Amino acid sequence: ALQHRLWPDIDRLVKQQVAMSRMGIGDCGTGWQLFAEDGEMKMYRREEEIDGMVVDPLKAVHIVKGITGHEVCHYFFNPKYRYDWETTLEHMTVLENISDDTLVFLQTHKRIWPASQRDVVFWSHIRKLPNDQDRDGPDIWTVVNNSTESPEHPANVGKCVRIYLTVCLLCQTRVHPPKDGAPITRDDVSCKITYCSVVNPGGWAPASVLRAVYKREYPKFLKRFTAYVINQTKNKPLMF
Ligand SMILES: CCCc1ccc(-c2ccc(S(=O)(=O)CCO)cc2)cc1[C@H]1C[C@H]1c1ccccn1
Repeated sequence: ALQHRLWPDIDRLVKQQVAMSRMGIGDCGTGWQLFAEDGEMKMYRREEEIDGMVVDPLKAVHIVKGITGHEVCHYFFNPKYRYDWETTLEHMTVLENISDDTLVFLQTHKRIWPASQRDVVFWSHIRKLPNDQDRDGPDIWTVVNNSTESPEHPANVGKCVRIYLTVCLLCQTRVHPPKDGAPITRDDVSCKITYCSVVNPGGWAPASVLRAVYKREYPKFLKRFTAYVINQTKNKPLMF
């Protein structure tokens, strides 16, 4: 297929992010600090600052029963559902429909007092990957979001401070086949979700405020998003 202008960047970053996501917490060496836990959900962060700005990398691992990786990525990628689950979103625009698996978004997020309001421009790409660990296992699905430039929406022109982010959602479906060879139902599937994000807040914001916001918002976001997918899919046929 004809390659679009972002394809080389996207292909390189997707491969890099998937490799990193698949590394367990242990592999990344020390430095990961467990900061939130709720049932099967575990959230880790590393405290890192660039030019005095908090850019704490975040890695969350969650195992959710009754949904598949394709379903999780479908509801995360598709803009028509975003206002339903993204609580900090104030406005979202699709700037470009590059292909059916690649979009460019402009989002403004609700202001977090006393920091100024933020916006972000990013490409978003959804991809199915072969499950190279378990050949006849279900495919792995991923969505990678990465900041990009938009000549029509230059950074820091209006009231919003432009943030820069890289996000990777990686989903591995697990099927526990029923003994009696019955057809697979939602009770027989679960999804292991790895969510990695690095958000550069763009302009100065108090480290204590940002860390408090991340500590509050990230667990809320992942719990709310996964509950949304469970609710949206419960009466629908499984999407593998
Ligand atoms: C100063 C930074 C403000 C701020 C800007 C942006 C974001 C943010 C943007 C995008 C994505 S996503 O995973 O690509 C899903 C698509 O929306 C996640 C987070 C988060 C925060 C902060 C508000 C906090 C937050 C943290 C976690 C989840 C949601 N919001």
